[in-house]
Amino acid sequence: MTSKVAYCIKGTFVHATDSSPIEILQNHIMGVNSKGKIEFLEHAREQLKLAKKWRFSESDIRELGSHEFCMPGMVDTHIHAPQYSFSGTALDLPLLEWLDKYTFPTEKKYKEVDFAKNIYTSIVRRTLRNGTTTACYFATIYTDSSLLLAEIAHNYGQRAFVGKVCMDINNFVPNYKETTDESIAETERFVKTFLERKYCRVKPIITPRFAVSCSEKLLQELGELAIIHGTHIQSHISEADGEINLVKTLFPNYKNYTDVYDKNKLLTDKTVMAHGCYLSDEELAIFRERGAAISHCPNSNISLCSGHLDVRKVLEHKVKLGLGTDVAGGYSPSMLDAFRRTMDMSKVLYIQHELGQKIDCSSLYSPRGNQQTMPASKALPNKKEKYTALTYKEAFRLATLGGSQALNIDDVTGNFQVGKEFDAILVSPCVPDGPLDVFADDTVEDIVQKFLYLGDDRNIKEVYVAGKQVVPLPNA
Ligand SMILES: O=c1[nH]c(=O)c2nc[nH]c2[nH]1
Ligand SMILES: [Zn+2]
Repeated sequence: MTSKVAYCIKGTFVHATDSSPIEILQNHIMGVNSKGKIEFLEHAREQLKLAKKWRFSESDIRELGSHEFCMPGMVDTHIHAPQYSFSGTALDLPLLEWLDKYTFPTEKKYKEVDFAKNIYTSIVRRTLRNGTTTACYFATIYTDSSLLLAEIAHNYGQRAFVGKVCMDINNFVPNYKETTDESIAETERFVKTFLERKYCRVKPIITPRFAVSCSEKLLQELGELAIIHGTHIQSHISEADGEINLVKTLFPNYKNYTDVYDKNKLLTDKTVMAHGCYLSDEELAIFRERGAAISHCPNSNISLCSGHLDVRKVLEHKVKLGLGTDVAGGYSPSMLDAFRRTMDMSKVLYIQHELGQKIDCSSLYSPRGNQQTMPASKALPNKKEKYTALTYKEAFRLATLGGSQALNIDDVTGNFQVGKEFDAILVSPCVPDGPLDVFADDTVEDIVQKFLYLGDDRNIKEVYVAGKQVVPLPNA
């Protein structure tokens, strides 16, 4: 082709927009230009016109197979790369004990760059294969191995933020902490070295671990560094009650947990805070004002018995929200799992609100076996207010566009709007011995929903970041 269009794809495209949580575009053609950006996305009835305008011929079009579709790559807004080595284990303790017993001793091993290389390569490969086109990573306190994670993500073509973790307080695991001065100096070295490497799609992110492991001076200096370098910021907030009580003790002069970050200039429109389970309305209002985002990590919240985030409340406060796997508090590196846990958690909240308080349980198991069905609004005449569980479409939007908004990169990625970079997965629902079945009367929407609930990496045939194919992966 001699046109601006590098390649065309014809078939079904599924994405979220601001006005619609899922838009399904059947029989469409997308043109991707040589910069990896979406040049056009139009109905195939316009094919002749498009071919003339963009100077491509029929043989230049890649036609998707039956039931196949493209959807935006998923955005993991919170994941700890070094913790991947123990994911799927060590989920028997609450947060603070879990950090001391499993997490800090593991992260300490990443001082060795060779040790880090193996696991960092595995997590980048694993997440890409599962359709994560953007990942926002925590690394460890070690600058050199954290830079290596950035290099690996870049080499595999993943879009990523990578943070060298900062912590000058840790009373439990000897040597897994820095002095305040070291933490600041090493963060500066990390950011400067990183930026000199001029990766297009991998960026540094300032990463105070959480208020519990950072002195006030460190938080202050990191806030300043983020301003100086214009970088993103990530941390944890209001995840579990033990942590929140500790923050109250450690920072008695602040109004609340949010205030600790806010007063130290760490709450900006480039900030993403993981969890936020116990944030008050007042704190959510500050998030909204600052344009700061929350990463919802339901697998982790359940696995560590931390709490739950009321996603509906966050959305009503118009706070930016994405989903995160939070490996390894969350045991799965797949964003499809984050989607599913988001749905489960929302339905648990629905059950608590709508059924738990008011229902007369005797009617559920009456002698005649009459079953109460959802929604139970008629059975709850005294109910004060209705709680609306998330729809699967809303959770799809959070896993894609929502994540890109949370990371403030929605001008570049997150959906198939013309002009954005083509970050996408090609889903093939019918693969031999695959995890789901498609039947004759399934609609396209049914098939998309089946993939979201039942699919896995066997269905993710190809992955693209900025127009470049990154899955299938090169051999390790
Ligand atoms: O889920 C979590 N994982 C962590 O590694 C961590 N550190 C502080 N707070 C945390 N929460
Ligand atoms: Zn985390």
